[in-house]
Amino acid sequence: MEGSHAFQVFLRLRPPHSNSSIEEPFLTVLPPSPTASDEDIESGTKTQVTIHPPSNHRSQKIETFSFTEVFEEASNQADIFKHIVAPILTPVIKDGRDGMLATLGVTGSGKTHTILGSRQQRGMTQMSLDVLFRSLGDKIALMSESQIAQCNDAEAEIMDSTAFMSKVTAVVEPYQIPKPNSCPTKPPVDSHVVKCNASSSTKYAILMSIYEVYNDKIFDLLAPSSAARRKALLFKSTRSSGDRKVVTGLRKVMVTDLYEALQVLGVGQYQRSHGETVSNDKSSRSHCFISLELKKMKKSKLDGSTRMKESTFTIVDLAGSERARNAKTAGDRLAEGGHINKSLMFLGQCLELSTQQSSGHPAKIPYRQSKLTELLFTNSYNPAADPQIASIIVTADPAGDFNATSQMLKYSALAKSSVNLRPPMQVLNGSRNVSATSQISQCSQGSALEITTDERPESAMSQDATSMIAMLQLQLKEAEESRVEMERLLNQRRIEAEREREEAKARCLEIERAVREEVSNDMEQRIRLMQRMMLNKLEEDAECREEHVDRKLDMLKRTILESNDENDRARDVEIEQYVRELEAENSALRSEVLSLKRKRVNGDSPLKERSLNRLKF
Ligand SMILES: Nc1ncnc2c1ncn2[C@@H]1O[C@H](COP(=O)(O)OP(=O)(O)OP(=O)(O)O)[C@@H](O)[C@H]1O
Repeated sequence: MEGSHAFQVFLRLRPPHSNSSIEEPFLTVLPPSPTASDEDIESGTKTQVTIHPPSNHRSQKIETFSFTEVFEEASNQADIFKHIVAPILTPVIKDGRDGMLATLGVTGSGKTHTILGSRQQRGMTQMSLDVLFRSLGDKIALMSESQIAQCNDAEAEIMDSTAFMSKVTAVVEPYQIPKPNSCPTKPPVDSHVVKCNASSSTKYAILMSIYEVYNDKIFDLLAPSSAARRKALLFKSTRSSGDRKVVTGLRKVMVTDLYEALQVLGVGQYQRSHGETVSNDKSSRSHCFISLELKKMKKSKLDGSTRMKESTFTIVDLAGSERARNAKTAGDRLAEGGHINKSLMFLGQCLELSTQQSSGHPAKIPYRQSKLTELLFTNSYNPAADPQIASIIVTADPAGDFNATSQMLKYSALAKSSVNLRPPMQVLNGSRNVSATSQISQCSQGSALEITTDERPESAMSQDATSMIAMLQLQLKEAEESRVEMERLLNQRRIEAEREREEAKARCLEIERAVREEVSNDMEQRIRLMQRMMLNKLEEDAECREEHVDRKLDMLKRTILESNDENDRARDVEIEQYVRELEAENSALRSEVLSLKRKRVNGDSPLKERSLNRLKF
């Protein structure tokens, strides 16, 4: 199955966790093979590892995987840079070629540590930037507006780092962005300065962009905005890119020194989607792409125009595959995990098929299945594309999750073979605790152990058919594992959905009860208020009526009084009149009496009778 590969695949083993409980690692590095090149034997370069399943595992197959080189636990960041990254970066700077470095591995196996380092050690990105700025030195310049227009047809927003930082600090608190000066300067990479023999009229502009593939969509990490307002970017061909596809609409920052570049990197790191899982307390939940574009600008002495040559170094920190059961994720984390695993499954298929392609069996690589494989394979690992150098660092924890690690090694290794121990329990005189390495060495020494390979002899079947069957078996097994896992997730999701439905129902009832109570309280208050208002109104009306009646009575009284006065006056007048008449009559009678007296005196009797009648009246 071995053949020359379209890219190099290195394996890096991480040192054990301080809290690791597993006593014996399942992964063993094999010494250099006797068939290796003299150079490799001399330098002690190791290229193969074997994995042996735990004794209670259903498969008892010892598998061997080959890589370009295996870096053991003791390797440090400087070793990785020197052997893997410097050979990619040098042609990017010197010859204007494209290069790509990616890390692939199970969650918590050290991908981000390799790419971005930690508080104590710098990562490949910081070291690459350091080498880039040291190598180009005073040839680094900013592009003029016309030069920007000349090279930018991907709707990019190109700006210098001062403008960029002021835009960023308008929306992000500065203290939240990791400080560049907090990045350690060790280990030094001074010895890796690339000499580029450019003329004095040649200048270089360095454009940095950082983006992530999150849930199968591309997002710019240098354009901070809230999760809800993030706009997905397109990956497409542009007028000048021809067949090459580019991510359009990115913000690109022109950086002129290491400090500025680390500031930009800090913003990208701050913006990247992270989350906490059981496997890693700061787990990357997206595939992150850091792109360093070198624009080599040469001014023509004849017409002053600028000729531009471009090369790009892309660093990719892939999210880790995980088993939801082990990572104990739920909700958003579970959905993210599903997207991550799906995209890595497609990546695995593409990597396996590209292995066949490079060993002379053309196969169509189905890279359009996900944004990740489209980004990686469209321009980078496609052997038909421009010459470029690409390497993958597969990170693994020899004492981590056996199933996840063996699956990762299966699809990333350059070659693989396996030996079946049959029956697993009886092989070693009834003992299950003898290590797989000792089993292999006993086997290689011609021991009488009953070990058989599960592969039919090559003579009985063509190599093509053997590899095809092995691949199909592998895919079948992976598909079965995925199906079981999906079923488990589906069941888990169903149970969760049922629980959520019950909770939602209970919440609804609670809300309904609270609303009813609130409404009835409100109604009661309103009724009480209306009653108070009506009583007030009735009281007011009664008062008004009372006043009205009082006023009427007053008026009547006055009227009565007034009418009494008038009657009195009339009677008085009448009486006065009567009195006056009586007085007049009286005086008339007196005068008559007087005249009668006089007449009596004179003897006149009829007059006397008449006056007596009047007196009776
Ligand atoms: N080679 C190493 N040397 C020292 N520490 C390491 C190494 N590899 C990983 N670690 C430590 O292990 C922890 C997890 O590593 P890291 O975050 O790089 O994992 P990862 O593969 O990127 O995980 P994920 O996919 O979940 O993001 C970190 O604390 C990191 O510093």
